[in-house]
Amino acid sequence: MLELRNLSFTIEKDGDLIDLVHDICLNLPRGHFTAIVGPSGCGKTTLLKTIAGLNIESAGEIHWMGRNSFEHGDLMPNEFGYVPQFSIAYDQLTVEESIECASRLRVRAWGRDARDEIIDRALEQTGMTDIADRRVSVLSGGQKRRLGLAMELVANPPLLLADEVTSGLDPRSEDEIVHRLADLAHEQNRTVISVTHSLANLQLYDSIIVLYAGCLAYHGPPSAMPHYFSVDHAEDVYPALAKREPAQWHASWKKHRRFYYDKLDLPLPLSPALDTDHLEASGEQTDTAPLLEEGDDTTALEATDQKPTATDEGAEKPDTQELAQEKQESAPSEESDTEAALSDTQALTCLDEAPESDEESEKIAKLPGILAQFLLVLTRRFKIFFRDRTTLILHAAILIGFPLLVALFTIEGVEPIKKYGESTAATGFEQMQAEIEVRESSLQSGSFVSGLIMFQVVLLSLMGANNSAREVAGERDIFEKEKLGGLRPFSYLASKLVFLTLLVVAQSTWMGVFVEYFWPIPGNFLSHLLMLLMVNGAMTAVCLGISSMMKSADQANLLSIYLVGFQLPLSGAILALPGFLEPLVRPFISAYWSWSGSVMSLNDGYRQAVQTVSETELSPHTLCLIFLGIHIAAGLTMGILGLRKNLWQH
Ligand SMILES: Nc1ncnc2c1ncn2[C@@H]1O[C@H](COP(=O)(O)OP(=O)(O)OP(=O)(O)O)[C@@H](O)[C@H]1O
Repeated sequence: MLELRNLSFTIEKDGDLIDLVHDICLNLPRGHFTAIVGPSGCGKTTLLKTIAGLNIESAGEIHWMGRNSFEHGDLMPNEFGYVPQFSIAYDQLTVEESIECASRLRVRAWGRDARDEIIDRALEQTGMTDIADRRVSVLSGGQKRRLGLAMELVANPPLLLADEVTSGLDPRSEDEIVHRLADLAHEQNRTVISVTHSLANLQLYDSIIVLYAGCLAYHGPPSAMPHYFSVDHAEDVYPALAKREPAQWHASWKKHRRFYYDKLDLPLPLSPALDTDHLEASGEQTDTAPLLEEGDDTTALEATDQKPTATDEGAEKPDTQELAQEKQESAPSEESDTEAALSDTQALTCLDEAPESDEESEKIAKLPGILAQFLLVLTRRFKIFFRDRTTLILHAAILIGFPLLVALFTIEGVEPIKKYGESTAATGFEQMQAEIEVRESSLQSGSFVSGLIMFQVVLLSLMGANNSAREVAGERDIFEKEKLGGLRPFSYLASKLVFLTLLVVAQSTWMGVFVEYFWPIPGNFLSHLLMLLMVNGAMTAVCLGISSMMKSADQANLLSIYLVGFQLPLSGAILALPGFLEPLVRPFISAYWSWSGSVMSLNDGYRQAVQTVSETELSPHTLCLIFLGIHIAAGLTMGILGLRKNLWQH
């Protein structure tokens, strides 16, 4: 049983507290299929998110299988499935691959057969077997919603929350999805809550929850709903709602709900907000017995067999037998369905014991370990990378183009450098002559060497930003959904690190080696290469941190571009910074530390030539490494903090 007791979610707006969900009390048994309906903006999604534990500041109690989630923690990832409004699959994967990924992220299974069994069942339950090989990018809206459903069903959750899975669908697709949801509830003893705008197919639901401005206006059988609102058809309920204040509907529902709960064959929800002394005095049990509230005149109503309406007492004679029969027909047999719930999936997969509950203990699928999740996300990342042609071409163009650009600049500037280098090999008069020539061009050489190194550094910084600015922000919705389903942020971050490290190593090494071919660096090549790796790594890590912190990919991109844009002017390599600014800014400029460290790797003569043209002081090689290391660590810290944040957007 899912029980909501005085559930509220309040936000502060312009100094006022606003209840987006207000004091909701309701009970939903296993095997029950319910719809949440109500005008746009009335809090349907907010209620669903609050049940899922996404609105952590909520008040009241959620009891699931007798366990109070506010005392014992939120529902566990595999205890419920949440199908959001947005697509939770990657366009580059196929339907089957998406379901397999979801299954590997959420369920431990021994052997290929067990895994195939889970995938095949999810495909079958959602009617997607025939399009298993199809890419997500070409699926229709309805197919994407069914895929979202399939990706939740892999964990065989006893509670399924579906947010507008029928919106925007044609009547036939809508009808099909609602039937499937009903089957998932009735045939497998699941509690299914579906938020919907549509008032079609209401007869397929066991009960309807009507919300109005965050208040519960009705929860009862679909056939009794028009009567309760004193209208002829379900479609007329929304206009009727507007005729009274939400608080009036709330009070009215509290007054009459027992009658409708009886029709649903459900106990009234407990209400911890009420005074228990009063209950004890009235002889009612305070633990499990349905609670009579002030104003509840259900005894009288039952005696007269009257079905109360919200507008009240002049109710027509109700057809309670019809309601009772409906319920009997649609209600699942508890025992047989419990057995059905222990389906093959559970027999084949590892099961976790949910915390002891008063009602019953539930077997739920066990989450895979951190390493298994890491390997899955990493493999998936590479698959997506190699299938995304546009990104692949962009990366290849940058990888080849940027070093080529640097190499082009070496053609003209390399001569004075050569002379400078040759001067150390010559002897006697020739040496003197060469040195005079080189000294004459030392200014030119210094600026060339400094410029060439800074050019490499800035281009690698740009590559770093390009590597990671969208890496998390671009798929945040999917990550948030997978986090809700049990993906550990650490596994996700680790997969990003491995993927991005490979990019950084490939880009930096290729840049260093390619340019070295045209202009062998006069100094320690490996030390220079290390600086190139570190600056690319630092910028990649910092932009990954930004990407994890930002709500949208555009924000992350913009901030990363600004960050790279400021590297060159604030490095001091072109123009020295004003004295007061230097100590404030320098610690944060990766390009300065990489440039300075690379210049320190040069032979003495070249280093001096750079010092001649630059007023900016160089720092020791080791200090440069330390600062770049700190930048990488800071980026990763931002990354883990950002991933832990709840950035659920919808
Ligand atoms: N975290 C939040 N902070 C501020 N306002 C919020 C928050 N979450 C929801 N809202 C607001 O609460 C109201 C209810 O939103 P919700 O998405 O639950 O409505 P809904 O009934 O699902 O609407 P629709 O049918 O249009 O999808 C809206 O006005 C929305 O802007």
